[in-house]
Amino acid sequence: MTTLTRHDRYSVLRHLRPGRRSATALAAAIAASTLLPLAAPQLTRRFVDDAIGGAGTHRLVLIALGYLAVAVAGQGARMLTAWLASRLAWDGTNRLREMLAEHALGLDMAYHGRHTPGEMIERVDGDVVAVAEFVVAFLMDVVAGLLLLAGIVVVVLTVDPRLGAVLLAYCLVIGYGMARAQRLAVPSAARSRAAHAAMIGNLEERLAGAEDIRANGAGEHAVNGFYRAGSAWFHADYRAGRLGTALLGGTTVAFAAGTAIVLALAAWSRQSGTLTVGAAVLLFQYTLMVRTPFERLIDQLREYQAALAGVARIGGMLAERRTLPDPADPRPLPATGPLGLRLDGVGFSYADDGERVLSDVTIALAPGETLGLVGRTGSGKTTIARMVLRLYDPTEGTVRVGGLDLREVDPASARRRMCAVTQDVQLFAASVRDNLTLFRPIAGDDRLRAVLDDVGLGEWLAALPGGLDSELGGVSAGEAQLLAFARAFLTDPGLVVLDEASSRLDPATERRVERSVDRLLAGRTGVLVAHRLSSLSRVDKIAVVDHGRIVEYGPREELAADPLSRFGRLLDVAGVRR
Ligand SMILES: Nc1ncnc2c1ncn2[C@@H]1O[C@H](COP(=O)(O)OP(=O)(O)OP(=O)(O)O)[C@@H](O)[C@H]1O
Repeated sequence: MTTLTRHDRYSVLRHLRPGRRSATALAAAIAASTLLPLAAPQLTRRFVDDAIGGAGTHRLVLIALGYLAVAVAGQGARMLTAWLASRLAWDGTNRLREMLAEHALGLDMAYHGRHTPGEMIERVDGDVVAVAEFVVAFLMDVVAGLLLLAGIVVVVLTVDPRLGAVLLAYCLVIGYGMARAQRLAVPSAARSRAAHAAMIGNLEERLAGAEDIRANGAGEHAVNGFYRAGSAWFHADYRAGRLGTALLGGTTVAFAAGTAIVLALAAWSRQSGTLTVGAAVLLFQYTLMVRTPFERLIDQLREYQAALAGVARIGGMLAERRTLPDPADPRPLPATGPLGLRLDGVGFSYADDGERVLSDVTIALAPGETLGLVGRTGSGKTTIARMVLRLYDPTEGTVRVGGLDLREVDPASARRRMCAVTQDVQLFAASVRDNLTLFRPIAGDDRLRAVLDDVGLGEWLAALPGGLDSELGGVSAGEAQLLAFARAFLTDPGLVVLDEASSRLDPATERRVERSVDRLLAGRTGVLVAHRLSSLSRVDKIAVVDHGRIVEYGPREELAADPLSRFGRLLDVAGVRR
């Protein structure tokens, strides 16, 4: 895991910083929610002393009403603080989430290859929420709690300096003791959580493999394993629970002892005449008030560790940099017409010290020419396609499109003029229109209908009750392919990379797909990663890839006619007419 510098931590927390006005409002609300509860015991003291001194009912009722007003206002201030703090956290969370999502989407394919979507969702959602929740709790419990404790000590010091000093000492001892106890409880609670996670993991795995387990008669063993995991969790949880109860008991006794000490001292001062009954009640109330902020503070001490870990993980993701640098002087691709393609001595490996996946790949396509890439699975065809789309930069050699080194090409222009149709078409739970335009306002409805007609989805669209507005439901693999072609037609690219779907389609859909491929490649430069040799009849050139090298390259017709060519033999083996 990345170690987090203060700068990294700042770069995460800076996004949670509120505006000046919200910060002022929040500070005022925190101050009010601290000061108002402090005032309540003063009113009790006045009430008791006045009652003992024989004050009239009118005065006592007034004090009681004052007490009520302070209590209501105090609760109101606390609610306002909670509301302001959570609004602040939501604003900050949304900013942070937005920035993280944008950052993650902009990172290289190499990063996405190393990290699962689940992991990224956990960063962008789980960790961000944990950090934001901690910020709210920090403001509500830590800042407000410390202020309240300080306020109580200061007020008691002014009422009776000796009692104030005792209360201060008592707070310090309790604080230290609770922090120590917390340190004991945290590992034990963590062990219990880990045991629970292990049990769930065990269960998940066994359920996922239920068919194999049953078929092989391993049920008894699986149940035994589950029993052991459950029992480990029970013991860990029992120990954690016992420790928790002991700590709670200890804390309660400590607080009771503190209250007793303060009461005894107050009684003694009362007897020596230095304290009124009202002041003794006031001290008693303040002593009781100490407990809640302490408990909340200690809780936050535990959350602090988790939040810090969240900040570290978010910081680690933010520290990831793109390895595909934006060009210093971006140049646009030719705006219209097919684009020539040239790979010169391209070498590549996915990891810095990893195995070479491509070596010395050299290919040249004139504008409008098409190339079929063939080769065994894992030979490097898809990787070549990725080079052409600049999803990765080559480790050696250059890739040129439209005469320009791809590293110098303006990325926006590359996205406009080049397009990819991949094997796994990503469809969204959205309208047909949004699925075609990918949520961009790039074409009117008439054009969308025309394009769907072109790829042979006209009838399919006509059968949808809501037309282009229909939510995309279950579509077949063939329809998904055709929708992907329609997307490609919409942008009218000059270079198309087509990673042919290997899934089997019914003959009618297959013909529709093939017709669309022909139309898509007509008048465009194309690279076809072919999984079916029959698809190659439409391409001009063939490159046979083996272990990352081009082992045969030339015009398709020449290679097909050559009795000794690898391509020719592949066709023979597959039973495809040369
Ligand atoms: N994202 C990745 N990270 C690391 N290695 C990868 C990655 N993608 C592919 N490889 C490796 O690179 C090599 C070439 O893979 P590639 O996908 O280019 O082959 P392919 O010819 O397209 O295979 P297929 O026909 O199965 O799609 C393989 O050894 C593969 O394991």
